[in-house]
Amino acid sequence: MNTPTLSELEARAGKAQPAFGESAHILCDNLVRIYKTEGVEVVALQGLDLLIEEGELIAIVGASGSGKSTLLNVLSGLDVPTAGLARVAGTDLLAMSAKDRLRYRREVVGFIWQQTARNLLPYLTARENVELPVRLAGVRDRKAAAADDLLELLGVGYCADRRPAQMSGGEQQRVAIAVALANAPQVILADEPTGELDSENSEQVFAALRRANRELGVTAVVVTHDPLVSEQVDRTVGIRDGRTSSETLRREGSDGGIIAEEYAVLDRVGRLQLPRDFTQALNMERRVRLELERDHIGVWPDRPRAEDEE
Ligand SMILES: Nc1ncnc2c1ncn2[C@@H]1O[C@H](COP(=O)(O)OP(=O)(O)OP(=O)(O)O)[C@@H](O)[C@H]1O
Repeated sequence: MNTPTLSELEARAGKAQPAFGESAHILCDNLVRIYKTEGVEVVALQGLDLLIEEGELIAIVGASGSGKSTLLNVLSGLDVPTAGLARVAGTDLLAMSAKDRLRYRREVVGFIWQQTARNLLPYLTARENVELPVRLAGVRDRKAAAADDLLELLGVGYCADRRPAQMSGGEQQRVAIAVALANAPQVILADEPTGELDSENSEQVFAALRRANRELGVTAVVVTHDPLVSEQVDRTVGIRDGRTSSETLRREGSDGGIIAEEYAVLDRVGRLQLPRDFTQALNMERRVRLELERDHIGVWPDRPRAEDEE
């Protein structure tokens, strides 16, 4: 093996290394959010890493209290993380002035809440609700989608003249997606958008989100408990204890069926969380033995080598 010369090493060190997630549309790097209430600290995000590419549609799943809503609140600019890096469409979320934050929330991201009533103003029609964010932004030269076109795209064109009380929950959520898209955002964030709906309405709302993602190219992040939703996205990110713990990728197999594969997440410094049912099944505690093979790494319980070879 040739030992590199000093000048070769210098040249290598001088070459710019791509930064972590440089090309990602959404980047969370070691994100921490600590809440302090009455002297008690709750660590809602404990060093969360997440990369999302432009145009992706992903689901975020996790047990109650795992940090999903905290993450979405940070990405939507409603909340400021305690430490780490969060960047969405080139905007650094930890370094925004109040004015930047307002612009970010109006123009870069769109948001859909679980509670149907929170998304729409009750005294306005669907069309007026969709037109409102465009008026509030007051930007005339930027391309804002026409309200009727958006309602049509999401399958609720027939609701344009109805007020929220004259629509079903599913119709209201589809109008809410149109409101979120009105200022042509780069990213839409939805927190349990089908949480209050029956399965038929959920399906229609999710189909509308998918249509917005495919046809408008908007990046979409959906927090959900709904197995129907998480089974229909290309990637599901699992969050446990304020960290990303697993990813499920779905692709079409050669027979046309959908193949779902679950992966553990390897963080930037090479840490990996083994699923608890795996470690319990093999009585793995405290330390494990690793062996590098040609195309994989073996992980064994901590026992003397001779015992394995008997
Ligand atoms: N404003 C707050 N003040 C104090 N603690 C909070 C606050 N918001 C969230 N937490 C705590 O942070 C942790 C993560 O909460 P978060 O709402 O992000 O979880 P979640 O995964 O969205 O849960 P759910 O599925 O029940 O909505 C929880 O322990 C929660 O009690």
